[in-house]
Formats: sequence, structure tokens, C-alpha cells
Amino acid sequence: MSQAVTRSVTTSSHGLLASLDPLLREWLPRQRWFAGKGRPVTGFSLVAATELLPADSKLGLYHLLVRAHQPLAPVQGHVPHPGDCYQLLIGVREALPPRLAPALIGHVHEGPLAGRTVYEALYDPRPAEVILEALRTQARVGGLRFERRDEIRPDLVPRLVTAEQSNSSVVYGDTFILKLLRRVLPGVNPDLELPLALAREGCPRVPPPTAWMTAEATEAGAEEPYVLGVLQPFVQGASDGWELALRELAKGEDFSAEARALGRATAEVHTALARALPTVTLAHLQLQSLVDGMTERLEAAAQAVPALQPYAPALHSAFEALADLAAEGHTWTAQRIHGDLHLGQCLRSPAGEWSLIDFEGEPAKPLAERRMAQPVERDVAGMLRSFDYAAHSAGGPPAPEWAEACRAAYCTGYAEVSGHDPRTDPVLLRAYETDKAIYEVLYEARHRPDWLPVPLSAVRRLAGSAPV
Ligand SMILES: Nc1ncnc2c1ncn2[C@@H]1O[C@H](COP(=O)(O)OP(=O)(O)O)[C@@H](O)[C@H]1O
Ligand SMILES: O=P(O)(O)O[C@H]1O[C@H](CO)[C@@H](O[C@H]2O[C@H](CO)[C@@H](O)[C@H](O)[C@H]2O)[C@H](O)[C@H]1O
Repeated sequence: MSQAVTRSVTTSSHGLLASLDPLLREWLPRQRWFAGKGRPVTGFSLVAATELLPADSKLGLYHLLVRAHQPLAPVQGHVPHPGDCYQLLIGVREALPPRLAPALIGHVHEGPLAGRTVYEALYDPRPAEVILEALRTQARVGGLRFERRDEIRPDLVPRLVTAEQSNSSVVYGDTFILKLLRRVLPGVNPDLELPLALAREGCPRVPPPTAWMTAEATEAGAEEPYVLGVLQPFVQGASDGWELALRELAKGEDFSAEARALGRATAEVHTALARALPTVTLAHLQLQSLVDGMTERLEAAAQAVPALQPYAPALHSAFEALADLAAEGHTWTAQRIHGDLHLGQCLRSPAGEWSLIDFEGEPAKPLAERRMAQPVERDVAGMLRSFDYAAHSAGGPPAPEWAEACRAAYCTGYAEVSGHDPRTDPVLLRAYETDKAIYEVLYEARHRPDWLPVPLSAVRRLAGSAPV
């Protein structure tokens, strides 16, 4: 199958993009993983194009990195944002068989692919096999580079994961799962960096990367490769922490034993990361900039979501208390953390072992910010918020005692492994929990307005008003 991987396109790739342009303008904004929702796409530029299966054969396959131009893109400093770069796998056929109908991008009318049909190739087993084969054989095709740490068995059958995701994943024979990043950036990506560091430490709580793919940077100013995807062992029969928590809640069951195991798992990951990568001390100046960030996020969220405004002064006090401690000379240790931890990022195997996944951090933030050392309390606060979310989302009346028991058990488990009980730093923990609840208010207002009452009830609690 390795002969399938053919050549890199150097000529006519701009003609290729021009012919796809009208189809992509319509298709791309409809994708769950498209990050620029609500702003029109006015055009594209090609960052890289690689032909993985000859386009003039029965089934062609292009790997494209395409920058989507959106003129109202946010302004960062004074530099206009160039638009996000997306990874696309485009299949090319004469016509689509009915099973591939959901994958349709459109029919091409002009240019090198005129008369043919293009589609999202990950729905199609053959293109998905080509990617696995390239990883297995450590192929280099044009600017694409496929690398691996461990052996990969040939001929594993692929299936696309259809769950709502920020990226796209393919499971191969229930043995591996490949996550293809959609919005890609040049530079070290924590979704590969941290699991690799944890694998080197022998930490069993995170599936170790088996293989990964990158693309050479081709644009001016971008020197480091783009990380495009990571293959890791698939945890068979796993349930995620969110599903499990809701299931137990629905049965009226306590979840604190699992919460304690999750606290232990988080601490195992944190202690391994602290061994693997540098830790730093945060003193007054660094704390002030952390508090400034929290304050800015609160102000922006209160502007966007008026329901937050009555609580803003009380929420500010959580951040001021942290700034006061720093001004008194208190210091904190910071290290690499998960960065976006919640119950949905925790997988439990049928044997009861927990794994943490998805170390990408908050995808909307720049890589440099996502890779900064931070206090572990930030991850802890994410999990504490998640237990509260579950207690308010299970369908029945809110179950605050259930959440409280989980929150306490989680911290106990964390302390058992790390020797540090996050509750011993209540000011920092409260500031992070407040910051996360504010983030969630904004997230829900934008994406799931029906869920807004969930973080708002936490906002009321954190602001010192009567809990609901
Ligand atoms: N190693 C794994 N084993 C089993 N399932 C996994 C594994 N990694 C991810 N998944 C499943 O794939 C989903 C998406 O993975 P994730 O890394 O969170 O992607 P995204 O960043 O797109 O949300 C997870 O919610 C989980 O159900
Ligand atoms: O898709 P991501 O994992 O990057 O996270 C985003 O979506 C999450 C929802 O899917 C959102 O999480 C919030 O809702 C969860 C329940 O659906 C809950 O467990 C989390 O605690 C809560 O924050 C997350 O905030 C958002 O970044």
C-alpha cells in the first residue's frame, strides 16, 4: 500500500485551489471544527498541497493546508489576523457512492478537477488507510512527514469517529485512534509535546503517542513545522467521565470513589509533567499579569453576557484577594498542566483505569500561551467545575451534595498522590474556579444558550449569593 503515497504538488496547485474555492466557501463554515463561525469567508490561500493518491485515478486524494480569509477576523495588537489555517483531506471521485453522501463537498466545474466530485476523504476507508500506511512506513511526501515511535500493524480497518469534536478522529481496528487537528499552527503543539513527555516518564495515565504527522512550514515567518495529527493506542470499551457521572447521578449513585481515582490520576499526570518539564516560581509580577488576564476576561464576558453584570464586583474580589496575597510576598509554583481539563477529557477503561486525553489546551489561545507553566490549581478547578456541571445537568433537580462529595474526594485523591491538597490554597483555587465559570458563561452563551443557567448558578455561588 505504500506505493499509494505518490507525489507532492508543486505545479497547478493554485489552479486546484481556485477550482475548489466556491465549494469550500460554502462547505467549510458548516463544519463543527471551523473556528471562525459567524464571519464570512471571502477567499483562501494555499499553504501547502500534497497529492497522496493521483487525482486522475479512480480515487484521488489531496492533503491541503488552506488559510481561510475572514476580513473581520479579530485584530491582535495592531497586526490584522491572517486568517486560520485548516487541514483538509480532499477525496476526488467521478461520483460518490451513496454511503459517502454525507461527505460531499461538491462538484467541480472548472480547473484541473473539472467534472469530478470532491468530498471529505476521512469518511472513506481507503484514504484513511493511506494515512495509516504513511505513518507505518514513516513516509515523507512533499512537505509532509510521518514519524512513529512504535510498531503499527498493517491492514487495520478504519472508521471515522462521528462525535461532535473540535478536530477529527479515525479509529483503526479498535487498536489506534488518529486525531487529525483541523485548525493548525506552526510550532510545538502540546497535544503531542505533553503525551510524548509523559511517555518518556513512563506515566501510564495518558495514551502514549505511537506516531504523528507534521508539515514543513512554507509561509514567511513560520519556521517550525505544523503538527497535523497524532496516533495513539485506542482505549477499547472506554466511557468518558462525563457520561459515567451523568449515569451515576441518574441512578442516584454516589460518584466519589471515581472522583477520588480521578484526583489520583490527575496528580500522577501533574507529578510526571513536573519531572519532565521545567517548573517556575510565580512571584508578584507574574501573579499580577495572571490576575490582569482574569480581570480582562471577566470584563469582556460581562460585556457580552449581561446576566453576568450584577455579579461582576463580587467576582472581582476573588481576583483581588489573589493579587493581595502576591503583594504580601506569597509565591506559587507553576508547571506544565493539561490546560483544559474536565470530565469529558477523562476516559475510564472497562478495568476501571482512568486516562486523561486531549492536551491541546484551549484551542482558541495562541500556542505560546497554551505552553506556559501554570499552577496545577487551574486543572483542579476545571475538574471541580465539571462535577458541579454534572450535578446541574443530569435532568433531575440540582444535586449540590453529590457535587460537593465528588469535589472533596477528588482533592483527597489528588493529595494522596502528590502530597499537595489543592484545598490548602483556597484563594488561588477560588480565583481559578471563578475564571473558569466566567469562561463557561461565555462559552454557553455562544454555543449552548440552554446551558447558560449551569455556569450562572456557579457564578452566584462564587459571588457569595445564595446557591440555587
Ligand atoms: N486514546 C483514546 N481511546 C479511546 N477513545 C479516545 C481516545 N482518545 C480520544 N478518544 C475519543 O475521541 C474523542 C475526541 O478526542 P479529543 O482528543 O478530545 O478530540 P477533540 O480535541 O477533537 O475534542 C474523545 O472524547 C474520546 O471519546
Ligand atoms: O470541546 P472542549 O473539550 O475543548 O471544551 C469545550 O466544550 C466543553 C463542552 O463540551 C465545555 O465544557 C463544559 O461543559 C462540560 C459538559 O458538557 C463540562 O463537563 C465542563 O466542566 C464544562 O466546562 C468546555 O468548557 C469548552 O471549552
